Amino acid sequence: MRLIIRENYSEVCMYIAKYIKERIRQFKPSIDRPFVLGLPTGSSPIGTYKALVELYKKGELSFEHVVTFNMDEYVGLPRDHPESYHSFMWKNLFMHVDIKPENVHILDGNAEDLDAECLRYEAEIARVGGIELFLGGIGPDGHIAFNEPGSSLTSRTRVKTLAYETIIANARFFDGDVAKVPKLALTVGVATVMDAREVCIIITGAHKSIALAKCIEDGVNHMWTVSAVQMHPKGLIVCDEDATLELHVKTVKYFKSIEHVHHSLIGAENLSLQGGVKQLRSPTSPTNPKAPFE
Ligand SMILES: N[C@@H]1[C@@H](O)[C@H](O)[C@@H](COP(=O)(O)O)O[C@@H]1O
Repeated sequence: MRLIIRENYSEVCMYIAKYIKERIRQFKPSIDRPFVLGLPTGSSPIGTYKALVELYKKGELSFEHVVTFNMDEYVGLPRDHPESYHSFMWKNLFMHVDIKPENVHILDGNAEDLDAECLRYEAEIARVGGIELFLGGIGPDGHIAFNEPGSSLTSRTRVKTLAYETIIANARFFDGDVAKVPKLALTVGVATVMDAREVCIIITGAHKSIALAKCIEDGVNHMWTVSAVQMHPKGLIVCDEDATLELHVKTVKYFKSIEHVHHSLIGAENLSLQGGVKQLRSPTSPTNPKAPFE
């Protein structure tokens, strides 16, 4: 696993957007072999989506052969409700780029048979050959998608009851009124995310610093579902300085030193583009000279 630390939110967003761009470019997607991208909602990815739109407008990135799967959707919220994840995705990303509507997949929280909808979603992911890169955010309690604390780390797409903390956190999108927040959601499972060939998690802000520490410094634990990323062969966390508040100084220095070695090996100009794409053979770090990393 890699941890990339950037000064602030906007640098995090720029790093991730360039990373996604580079991964799509290297993949050379085509109509027969599209790039399959998993995507989150929430405030965390908004800056990344803005940066992706900018890259698209500059002609540096195309979504023509990109297929997307979103992580989750509220149950019972009309699709065109301003706070539905359908609305969010079209408003913040899809309507600004050249993605084909038929390549966009978002769970239908109004399906007559919600369980069947979840099975269909998993089958659709399998049909396109699995997800290449899953981008995710987390809640302050370390949940990924809507896999609330205590969710099975082997979970797949299903109906979930939201934790009270999540309902309170998301009330900001519903006039601050907890009663208006849907209490159920459809969500991909932890295992659905971890099945992706690469997972990239955005963690920003001091309110997520405990979750980041749990994710990185403690063991894999279903009470902090994002910690499952420790088991992923290609996991990448990109955070800002504020999110590192609860990490040991030694941990921060360790990960920065890894990036420093990486930097010196691949050259400054390629750092943000190739990080995580090219694996280092045997980087060592001043804080842990033995440690080959990833
Ligand atoms: N289901 C979403 C998650 O996918 C998201 O990561 C989380 C954090 O949102 P934010 O990025 O706004 O903190 O919100 C919701 O719970």
